[in-house]
Amino acid sequence: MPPKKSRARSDAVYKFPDGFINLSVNLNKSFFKPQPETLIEDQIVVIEKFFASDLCNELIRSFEKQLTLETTPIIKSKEYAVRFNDRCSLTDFKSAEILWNYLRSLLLQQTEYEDEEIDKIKDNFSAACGLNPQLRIYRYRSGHHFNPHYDESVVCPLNDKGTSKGKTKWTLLIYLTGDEEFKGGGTIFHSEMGGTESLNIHPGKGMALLHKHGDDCLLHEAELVKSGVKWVLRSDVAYPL
Ligand SMILES: O=C(O)CCC(=O)C(=O)O
Ligand SMILES: [Fe+2]
Repeated sequence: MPPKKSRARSDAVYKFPDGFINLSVNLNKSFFKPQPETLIEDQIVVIEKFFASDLCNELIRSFEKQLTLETTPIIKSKEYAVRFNDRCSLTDFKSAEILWNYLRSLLLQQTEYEDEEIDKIKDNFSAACGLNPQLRIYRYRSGHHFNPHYDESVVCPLNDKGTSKGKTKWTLLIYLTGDEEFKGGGTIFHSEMGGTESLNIHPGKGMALLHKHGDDCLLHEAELVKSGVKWVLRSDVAYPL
């Protein structure tokens, strides 16, 4: 039987650049430690400059060189959010672990002073056990968007032997472009009260955003990109079953 044709998957071949593999090593050598900040308590946490600009550019170059991104069609169905962008999915346990170790050390970092906000973030993430190894790469070009939707919680394997599993509770988005690199393209969170208030987050380059998903997910969308290119690396934070 011929091998199954995979859709925009490049599991075996893609190799993350050294700057990514050495994230934690480089953090230990650096004076600069990116700081988590709460935008909505128990719902949205951001970390500015989570990835340095050079790493973002290195990642984008390597994605462009090594991956085939598939343009998703607009799905006109009640079941699916209407999404239109270029995407690719990789299952990579080792890279998910590298990214988790780095993210975890920033979320749970020691502070010299007492801070309720930081303590709340620690409460939310101290029990987490890893990242979903399904890493998704999105490229939104001009006209691309992702209509309002909720992200689901899923059960995912945490090692390649399948002996450890986790349940995802937070979405992780890392914006590899930001600031002036694209117009439009904010991640918009809508108020649950049915009100008109919404929060439009235009990311800084390299920013990470965590938002709670599953039953507690806020309705959110990716605003249409008007110009430039928005690149995102996505995973999910998993907890013991
Ligand atoms: O690209 C964005 O700004 C949002 C992406 C998103 O909502 C998702 O991956 O579920
Ligand atoms: Fe989403």
